[in-house]
Amino acid sequence: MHREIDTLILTPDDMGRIDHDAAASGLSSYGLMERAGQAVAAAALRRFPGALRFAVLCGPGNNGGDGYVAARALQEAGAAIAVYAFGDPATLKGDAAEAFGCFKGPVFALADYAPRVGDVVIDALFGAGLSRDLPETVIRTINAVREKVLPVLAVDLPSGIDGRTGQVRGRAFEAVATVTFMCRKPGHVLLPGRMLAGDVEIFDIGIPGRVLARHAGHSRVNTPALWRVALPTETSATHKYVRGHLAVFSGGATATGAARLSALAGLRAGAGLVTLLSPRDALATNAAHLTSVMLKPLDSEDDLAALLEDARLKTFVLGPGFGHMDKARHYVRRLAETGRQLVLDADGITAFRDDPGSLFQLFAASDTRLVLTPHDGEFARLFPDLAADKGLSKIERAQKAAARSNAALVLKGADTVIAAPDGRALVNDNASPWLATAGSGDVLAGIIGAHLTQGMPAFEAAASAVWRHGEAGRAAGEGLTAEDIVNALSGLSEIG
Ligand SMILES: NC(=O)C1=CN([C@@H]2O[C@H](COP(=O)(O)OP(=O)(O)OC[C@H]3O[C@@H](n4cnc5c(N)ncnc54)[C@H](OP(=O)(O)O)[C@@H]3O)[C@@H](O)[C@H]2O)[C@@H](O)CC1
Ligand SMILES: Nc1ncnc2c1ncn2[C@@H]1O[C@H](COP(=O)(O)OP(=O)(O)O)[C@@H](O)[C@H]1O
Ligand SMILES: [K+]
Repeated sequence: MHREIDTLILTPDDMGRIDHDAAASGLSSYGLMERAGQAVAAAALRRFPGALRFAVLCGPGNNGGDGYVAARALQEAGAAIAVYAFGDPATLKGDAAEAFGCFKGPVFALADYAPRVGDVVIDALFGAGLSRDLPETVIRTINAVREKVLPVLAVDLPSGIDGRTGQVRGRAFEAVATVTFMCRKPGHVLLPGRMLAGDVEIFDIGIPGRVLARHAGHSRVNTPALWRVALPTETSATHKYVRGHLAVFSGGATATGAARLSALAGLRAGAGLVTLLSPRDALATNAAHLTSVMLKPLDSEDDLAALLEDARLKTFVLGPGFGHMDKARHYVRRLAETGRQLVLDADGITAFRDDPGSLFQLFAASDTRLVLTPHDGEFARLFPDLAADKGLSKIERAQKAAARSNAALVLKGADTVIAAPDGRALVNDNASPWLATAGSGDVLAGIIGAHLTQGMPAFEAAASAVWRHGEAGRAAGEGLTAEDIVNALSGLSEIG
């Protein structure tokens, strides 16, 4: 069953407010820490039954507090432990001081930890409160643990990962698994944090759902439950025009493949009809490769104006292999002025690099009709200031860009983020690395176009397309080509 909390992504700041609110509502904050530490100990025993020793590394804040609870629980379970502290544990405060006080056993200085084969490291140095790059002593310990290739179980986050951005602050542990509490944080789903966190176990330490909901923002992990209701429904009354007509602009004679991939993907993803709009010099090449996709010549704005007299043509993909920057800008203006929906990708994005504001203005005064699908390089062309701001997480960058452009924004990568102008953001986590292949983005643009033309709202169309693209990539498997992604689309079982 879908539970809201399973998809929520909470920032460390959200978690801090939740913590505060939970304590204010009468929940014992030490009780939360006790459950957190017990959960870590249970995960350690379950995952590493053959450990010769658990080396519990405790930091100067509440993450360290969880570590002292875990050390005590492991000791009570009869496991061999050794506890090392960064900083003087006598200066711990609040719940962490209480947890330290309940632990009966020696605590050594972190600098004295000499990793040995057979150790399992419980990393309770820093979690949500990491506020700057790691100190040298901690970096030396991380290096020594990595050198011995010891398994690491991280508490809340691998130390060194910034929970808000997923970025590494100097150096970070690479964990086999991470036990976190209540919800995932951006650091668990954004790269490189996602790679370094290993398996993420989410443990419910008992903070009530209403407290979580009160402070939750608009970020979620991309799952079908979030957009399934917006999917088009097929009935026996469906005919091809109900399923929508998608048009894809082709590049010139030597660059037609990308647009054909988008067009075919659009057809497989459910558009009732797909037309490729081709320059006349590329008609023969395109015709030689197309069967179910229709073909129409289009060389100028006049041709486009004539085409746009057909009101059923509502949705367009422009960019894959397109090539002509001036034409791209003119065509986009026509499409915007006639109220069309547009997926703007690749060259279509690059065409506006000198004046991104002119693009945003075209789509500013309406419901969201524009979907932008940049990878990082293309993103920097439209939003140079956001790309340069290293303080922003990928989620925050996408949110700001979506708000500025009034577009559904798909910021691609292994951790694709889909954002809406109203602040909603989804982080995708089902993509396989095999999707990093030439033409893969063109396929995605076609799927989004197909979803749009079937009537889905832009944000949901984009999010579901990214998810299907990921599933198709998984189904096609190792060594896939972009054609294989297209073919795998029709083999997918019901979405979600
Ligand atoms: N939220 C919840 O519901 C629950 C949360 N729980 C747990 O609490 C954890 C968050 O605890 P937290 O806020 O105390 O932060 P934490 O990660 O221990 O670090 C803060 C300390 O580190 C210090 N410090 C920071 N950066 C540093 C650096 N680079 N180098 C050196 N020092 C640095 C910082 O010092 P300061 O910046 O103030 O100088 C401060 O002393 C969370 O991850 C989870 O495990 C559970 O108990 C269950 C309930
Ligand atoms: N390492 C990766 N793991 C998963 N998906 C990836 C990875 N790298 C890229 N992708 C996905 O593959 C697609 C590549 O698109 P793009 O960069 O436009 O490439 P192209 O222009 O060759 O089609 C995007 O959907 C992106 O999210
Ligand atoms: K940690």
